[in-house]
Amino acid sequence: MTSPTTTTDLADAATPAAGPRLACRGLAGGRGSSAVFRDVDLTVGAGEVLALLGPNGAGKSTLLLTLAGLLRAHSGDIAVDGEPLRPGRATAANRAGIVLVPDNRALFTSLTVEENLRVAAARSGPKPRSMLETFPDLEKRWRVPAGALSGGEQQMLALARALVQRPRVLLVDELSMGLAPLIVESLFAAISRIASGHGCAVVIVEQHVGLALKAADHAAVLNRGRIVLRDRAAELAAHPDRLEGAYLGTPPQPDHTPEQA
Ligand SMILES: Nc1ncnc2c1ncn2[C@@H]1O[C@H](COP(=O)(O)OP(=O)(O)OP(=O)(O)O)[C@@H](O)[C@H]1O
Repeated sequence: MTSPTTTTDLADAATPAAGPRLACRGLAGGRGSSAVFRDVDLTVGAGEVLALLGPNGAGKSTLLLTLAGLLRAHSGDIAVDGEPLRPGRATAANRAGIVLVPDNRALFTSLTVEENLRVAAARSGPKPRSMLETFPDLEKRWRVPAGALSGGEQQMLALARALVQRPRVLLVDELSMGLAPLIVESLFAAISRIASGHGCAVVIVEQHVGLALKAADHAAVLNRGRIVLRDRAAELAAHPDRLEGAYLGTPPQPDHTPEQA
């Protein structure tokens, strides 16, 4: 058996820069030449979780794909620990430490849990079995093909597969899609542990607003391709009227100036 790896081993060896771990400024992007989002400024620190919220079709997934280099930004900059990324290069983004868990999880369904993790593991990164510290439920499914796992187990595996790549920035699209509420709660708890224990900046796109705000430090609402509200998650959880206004496209009140997330 491989020797267990501690959470400290999993944390990125590189000391986080004084600035944000992930930053984008004036980012605009879309599908091909058609614009989906614009003027997006976001920062996420090491160990922080940002919930990216908003109505269907607002552009959240497109923004994540752009941050991951899978779509080319139309304009603006993305930086990890202050290092600018070359636009539209998924390999460069991944090398810089950006890892995306897409909404379809994109697992190799005929490979076992162990094999999915082995295929993804970074050479100098954590060992696949060390993922059992964060996701102990995967132990009994270790040699089961990913396609035979429950939805919750598949999402755990998708997160574990991201973690063996030693992310500095973890992007998670629709964590809760198709999952039972209890499982979703445990996955959100895992997200909080991942951010604090592994020191990565986490961005989660989520429809389950209440749970997302509980797990997040900050939240931003994207509506029709623009960030219309940004504040501490606890502040927004305490003022659902502000969130409703942002979803409906109502302009923020003067005493509710968005705080930089
Ligand atoms: N593969 C695609 N090709 C072309 N346009 C797309 C594609 N996927 C999404 N779009 C369009 O891009 C816009 C933004 O979609 P996106 O999926 O980013 O929004 P979203 O906020 O993630 O919404 P949802 O929560 O419904 O996934 C929408 O107008 C959508 O129709």
